[in-house]
Amino acid sequence: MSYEIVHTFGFTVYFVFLLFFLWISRFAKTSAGAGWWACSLAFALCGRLALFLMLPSSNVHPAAFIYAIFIVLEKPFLLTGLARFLNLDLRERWFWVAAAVAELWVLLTWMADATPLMRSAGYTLINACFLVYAAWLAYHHRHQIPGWALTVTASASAVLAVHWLVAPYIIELQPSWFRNGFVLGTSLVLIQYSSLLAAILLRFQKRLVDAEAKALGLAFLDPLTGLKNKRYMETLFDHALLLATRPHQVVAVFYIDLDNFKPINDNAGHAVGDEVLKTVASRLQTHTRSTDICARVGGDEFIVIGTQLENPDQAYGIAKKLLDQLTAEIDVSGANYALGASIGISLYPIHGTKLAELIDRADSAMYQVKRNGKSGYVIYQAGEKSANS
Ligand SMILES: Nc1nc2c(ncn2[C@@H]2O[C@H](COP(=O)(O)OP(=O)(O)OP(=O)(O)O)[C@@H](O)[C@H]2O)c(=O)[nH]1
Repeated sequence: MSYEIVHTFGFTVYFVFLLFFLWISRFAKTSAGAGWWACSLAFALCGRLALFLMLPSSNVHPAAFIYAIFIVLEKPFLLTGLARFLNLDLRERWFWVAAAVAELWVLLTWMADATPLMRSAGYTLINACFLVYAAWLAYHHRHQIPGWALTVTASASAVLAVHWLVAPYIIELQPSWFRNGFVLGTSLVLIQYSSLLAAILLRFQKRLVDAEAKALGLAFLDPLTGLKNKRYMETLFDHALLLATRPHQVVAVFYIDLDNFKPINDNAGHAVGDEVLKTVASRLQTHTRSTDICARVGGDEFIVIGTQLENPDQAYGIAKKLLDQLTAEIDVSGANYALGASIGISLYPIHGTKLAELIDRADSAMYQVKRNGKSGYVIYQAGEKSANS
């Protein structure tokens, strides 16, 4: 590829990347590093433009001087961006001190009319150190999302560091290599910034996916136990009815209120109470079918909806199984806790066709169990009154 094409392609892509980084820097929480990388790209762009515009009309020294001034400024911005992106607490002031030393070198060797090798040796060494450090940082933190992009950044930075170190000597020995070196350098810088852009976009994507999962969890699940919440249970119930289409098929609603849960909270503390509730939830889920619905509807109140039952008697079997599970001792940090459970049952379509109606009747049956001395189960009988009525 010709030198001019690489130049034109190079600074066009630099410019597009610069706009991307500037745009990303406007997104709160995802922008870490993006604004700094937009600045580093702006300096790299200016350096390359200076070389491209000045080389044909002036001799190589003024063009190389302006190029060096800009390209030295690129690196501290690049490193600061990386530190911010990786959320590292670094002594960033040393980046600027090193950059100031490199700029001083460029200025003094220019004023002293030093040889080209002497002029470049100082600042290319500092640039190479910057790049080795960037490579180490990116590689060391490659376990962060997104790992592969950081590994590519680390590799491109390491190869660029070698490029900066050896290029002045190769050019000294073989001046015609200047153009090849420029093409190689441009390609490596493009790989470096592409991987940084990929890193920032992949992290942005992860944030969106995580936020969506969290929002869905909050909307549909009980945060403590991970069971369905009441709203989600209602949606799933409509779906369960669609499946209960065979003749004689019933759907059972079990209203479960734990017995003697308050003393656990009062004596062992709220945290232990929470663990007990989580164990209850896990036992309910483990001992019901995957098509059944388990929801937490109050502090120590749960609803299980048994779907696709062949006959009402099956509901007794399920209630017994659940009661056995809930009355088995619960171990929290080596201490055992005993609970009871009062379970009221209502059946679709015998006791109602709407969920609210079925819950109300199961609740009445549950209070019947409480009134009869707790820890048991009973199916709703017409005429029973709920505790609220
Ligand atoms: N640890 C914990 N406790 C909760 C939570 N939500 C509600 N509670 C407590 O659960 C208890 C429920 O009260 P009750 O139903 O009267 O307790 P109980 O001892 O089971 O009473 P009976 O049903 O009459 O046997 C209250 O003390 C609430 O403070 C929670 O998320 N975590």
